[in-house]
Amino acid sequence: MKIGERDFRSIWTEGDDVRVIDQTKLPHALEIVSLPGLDEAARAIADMWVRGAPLIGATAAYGMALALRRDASDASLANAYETLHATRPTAINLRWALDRVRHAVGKLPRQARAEAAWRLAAEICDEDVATNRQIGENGLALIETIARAKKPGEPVNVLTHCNAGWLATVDWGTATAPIYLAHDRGIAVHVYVDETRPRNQGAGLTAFELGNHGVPHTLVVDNAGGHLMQHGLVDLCIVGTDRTTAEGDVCNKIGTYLKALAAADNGVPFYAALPASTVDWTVRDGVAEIPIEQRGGEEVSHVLGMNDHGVVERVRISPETTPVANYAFDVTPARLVTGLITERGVCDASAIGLAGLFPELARRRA
Ligand SMILES: CSC[C@@H](O)[C@@H](O)C(=O)COP(=O)(O)O
Repeated sequence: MKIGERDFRSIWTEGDDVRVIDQTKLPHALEIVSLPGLDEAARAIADMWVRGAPLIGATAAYGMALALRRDASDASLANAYETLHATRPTAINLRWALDRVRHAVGKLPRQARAEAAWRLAAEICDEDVATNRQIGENGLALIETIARAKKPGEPVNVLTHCNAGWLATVDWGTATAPIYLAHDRGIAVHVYVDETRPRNQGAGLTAFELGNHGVPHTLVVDNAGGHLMQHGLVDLCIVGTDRTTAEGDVCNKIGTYLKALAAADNGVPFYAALPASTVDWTVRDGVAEIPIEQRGGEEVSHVLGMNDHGVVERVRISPETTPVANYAFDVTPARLVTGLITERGVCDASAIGLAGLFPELARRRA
């Protein structure tokens, strides 16, 4: 998608170089960084220069290729897998991409491994773009249905949480793909963007994306969603997910569950948009089984922003001695999810719904 006049993907290659946007600097600065090796790829994921489940997977795939370029031995392959796998615990696309690369290259002679991993990483990126575009088409139908019941020019109001936009994927985003397509096809759409404390992916990334694409949007504090829904200001919620269980529970950025509760109480449809690579077919009960990342307390006790002199500053907002907990994700049980928007269509958030769309994947892991 566009930043200013220039088309971007969130990860790309130039010659032998892997490049990403350092998302910790957005929206205040656009900094592009190279990932020369495994350590930098792992650091980019752990320190959230790149983030969002599909982009974490794509970066990890390139991380494997970079490691194999330096050393294509079995030990290096195993070390790259473990190093990248340890970066972040919740998004299942990480394991999905690592498994895919290890499976594809592990059986090859050493001299063929780096090149094969590089090609596969590129394939994973291209597939992600096509998949998200298809998620967009499938989700667009939901927006169109709501738009038909509106007065001419009245927008469809969508609420989203965190950033499940193109910056969280390779392009298009998952939750944002239907929104971008609706906007591009002349359907009036307006997005309520949750700021998404503590790291403010909504304020810093989703608002940045939507603004660059010209999609009307309004930034709201995380706690505003319930109020907006009570007053009929939200037509539907669309969020992303880091891991969806085989039964349709959705694990996403902390606070998603509260939006789903408010949506259920107010009769607002609540959808999660995801590629099949975000389904963990081995997990049934999301609350009991999905590992929830806990991050450093300084993300909660401090905020980062640009002051009126154009300087980016980090300031403390709590007393120095206040204990802090920082749970990065929560689980929304399937019963609160109206449906799952996937590349193969929209289904119920249930084992039957998912198996109906992805019978071969559901069967393999049953
Ligand atoms: C299409 S991205 C889906 C999710 O990964 C997204 O909603 C999210 O929660 C991202 O969390 P983050 O901690 O920024 O990696």
